[in-house]
This record gives sequence, structure tokens and C-alpha cells, in this order.
Amino acid sequence: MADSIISLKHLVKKFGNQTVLKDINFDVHTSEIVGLIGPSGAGKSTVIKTALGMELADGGSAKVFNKTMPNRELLADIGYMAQTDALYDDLSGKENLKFFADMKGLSKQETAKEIDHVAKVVDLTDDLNKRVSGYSGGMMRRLSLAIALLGKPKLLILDEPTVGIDPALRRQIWKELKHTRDEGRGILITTHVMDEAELTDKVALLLDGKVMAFDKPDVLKMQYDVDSIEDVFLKAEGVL
Ligand SMILES: Nc1ncnc2c1ncn2[C@@H]1O[C@H](COP(=O)(O)OP(=O)(O)OP(=O)(O)O)[C@@H](O)[C@H]1O
Repeated sequence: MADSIISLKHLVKKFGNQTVLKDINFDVHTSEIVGLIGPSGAGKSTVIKTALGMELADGGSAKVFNKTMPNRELLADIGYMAQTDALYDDLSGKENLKFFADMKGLSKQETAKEIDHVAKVVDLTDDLNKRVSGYSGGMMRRLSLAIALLGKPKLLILDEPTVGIDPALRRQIWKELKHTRDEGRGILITTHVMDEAELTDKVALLLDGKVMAFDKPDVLKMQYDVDSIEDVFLKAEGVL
């Protein structure tokens, strides 16, 4: 059995009197891409932030690499792409990448090689020397993804990484994610694009503060007796 790299057990998160996460249970293992889907406002980002220790859980436990986050020692092992870009606007794309490579403790030689690679994956090679303030929204998303990929972290946590990215590049990014998975690393990804959910190894469907379904896309389609993950989603929501 592959190692569990994210383990969420009976996780509860409240904001004021709103209980967003009621009882969240699922694991992400090495060599696995887990897709977290659910309606807008269901709590997908909250699951991620609580797992990463950016939000404090009100109950249950969230472990990453068997440790409670935040944990500075694990920084280099996790590539996190948030839903909103946290970039330095006054710096160029390359300077941003250098800054984050430094934070992750990459050597100078590794940094140059990695920047070259991640820039190619997100198709930003020709724009690396432009200041981020002049980037389009999609370019900023791509730079954020490139930063998350830096240094081949053992775990990637990506919150809506392909928003604003066109289909050809999206395909290229998924190729890289599968390659990452095949190298024995793990990925937790949220998406609104149901075609992308089909590409994951397991889908966690978040509804009413709980994971209503968690299994391989094909198994879920069989269970719900439908042909697509989109229809699984709609049936679970009671729309179909
Ligand atoms: N810091 C916060 N303070 C108060 N409420 C919050 C906070 N963060 C999230 N929420 C609330 O928790 C709920 C879940 O938000 P979250 O961003 O996790 O949903 P999501 O599934 O990621 O949504 P989307 O798909 O639209 O990004 C929402 O009702 C949101 O308003």
C-alpha cells in the first residue's frame, strides 16, 4: 500500500456559526492524483487551508506527511498553489521564481535548471523577463503553478490551477501532473472542470460539509449509473 501523505480524519471547520466542514475523511497517497470537487462555496479551499494549517481545525485531525501543519521543515516538500495569486508584481516572472526557489532551499544550479523546466511546462519561457504587473490573469496563474512545481516537491496541492488557461496548455499541464504522479509524488487538486476530474485517480465529492463520495472516476460513474463525473456531481446534488 502506498504511503499516505495527506490524512484527514473527522475534520471540522467553522467560521462563526457556519460549519463549513462537518466531517471530512479522506487520504491522498503517493503516486496518486486526488481531485476535490464540489459546488462553489462547498469548502474545497477550506479543506486545503485546514490541511496546510493556514486555518485552525475545530475538530478532527489533518496530517501532512504524518505531521500537523504548519511545519517549516515540510516547506520544501510541498508545492502549494492558492486560488489567489501571491506574486511580487514589481519583480519579473524569473525573479519571482528565483525568490521562491531560494525559499525552498534549492541550490543555484538546481534553480537555473528548475526555472527552465517549470517555465516550459506553463509556456512562460518567452515572458520570464517581463514584470508581473504586465502579466495577464492567465499568465499570473501559470506563474503561480510554475512556482508550485519548483523543486519537484513530494506533494502538490493545487487550488484551481487551470482557471484561465487554454485547452492546449491545460493538456500539457496535465501531462506534467501525470508525470509527477508516476514519479511517486502525490497531488491534491481542486477543479471546476469536470473533464479534468475524469483525469484524476480518485475523486472526492464535497457536499454539505462532507465527502459524499470518494473513489476512482469509473467506480463513481458505475455507482451513480451515469456516463460522466459531471453527471455524478449533478446526481449527488439532486439536480439530475
Ligand atoms: N476566512 C473565512 N471567514 C469566514 N468565512 C469563510 C472564510 N473562508 C471561507 N469561508 C466560507 O466558507 C465557505 C467555503 O468557502 P471555500 O472558499 O472553502 O469554498 P470553495 O468550495 O473553495 O468555493 P469555490 O469553488 O467558489 O472556490 C464559504 O461559505 C465561505 O464564505
